[in-house]
Amino acid sequence: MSITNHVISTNARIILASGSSIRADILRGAGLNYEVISKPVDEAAIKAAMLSEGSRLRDIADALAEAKALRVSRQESGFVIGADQIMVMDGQLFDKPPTIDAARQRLKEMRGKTHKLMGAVVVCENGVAIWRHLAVTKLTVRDFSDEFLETYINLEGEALTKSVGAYRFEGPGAQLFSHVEGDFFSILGLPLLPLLEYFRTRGVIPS
Ligand SMILES: Nc1nc2c(ncn2[C@@H]2O[C@H](COP(=O)(O)OP(=O)(O)OP(=O)(O)O)[C@@H](O)[C@H]2O)c(=O)[nH]1
Repeated sequence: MSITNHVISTNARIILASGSSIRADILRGAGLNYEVISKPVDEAAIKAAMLSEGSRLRDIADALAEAKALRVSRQESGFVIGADQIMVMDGQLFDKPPTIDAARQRLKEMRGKTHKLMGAVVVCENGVAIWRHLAVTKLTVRDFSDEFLETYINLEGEALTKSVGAYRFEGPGAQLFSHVEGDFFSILGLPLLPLLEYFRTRGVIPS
């Protein structure tokens, strides 16, 4: 993504509690002045506990986003943004692929099917969750050839292990899809437009 550095005045401290570079790129590209402070959260434990209780997958994404934001908001002032994204296909939850080969297998599984991305974003202030949003996007992967898949994997490499869907929708990854329903930024991992609207209601960014 080509990112400009034109900052639109921001009247409060904004912290992105995420190690995701694309989330930072999205905020910077939108002209927000922010800091990144990401602290570890035991996502696997939260996920496992909620799955064992039969929680809805969307509630798991929300809980993880809140946990990430709270972890930082308890120690830092300002508006702290936490986010989490879950991929769901055939009723099964998927995490980021650990290796390029796992990404290859995942993409082959996704070929010709539709999956959902459940993207949660939570804003915390002074250790309290004050706003939340969930964006569900639906993406239909075309029946691409093995040759295309290898070309794509060679282009993207390790980047595929940093994305829950084993693809990057921006760039050549767009060639994987025949149809999507939902918002570009939400697919990349941050439901930006509802977040900006919230910041405008709080006077953090100009209306
Ligand atoms: N570049 C890119 N990243 C994507 C895309 N779809 C999902 N992702 C990323 O996949 C990751 C989903 O994993 P999460 O657990 O939500 O976040 P993370 O990367 O572990 O970062 P934390 O917020 O620190 O937990 C996020 O970084 C998303 O931005 C995409 O199309 N393009």
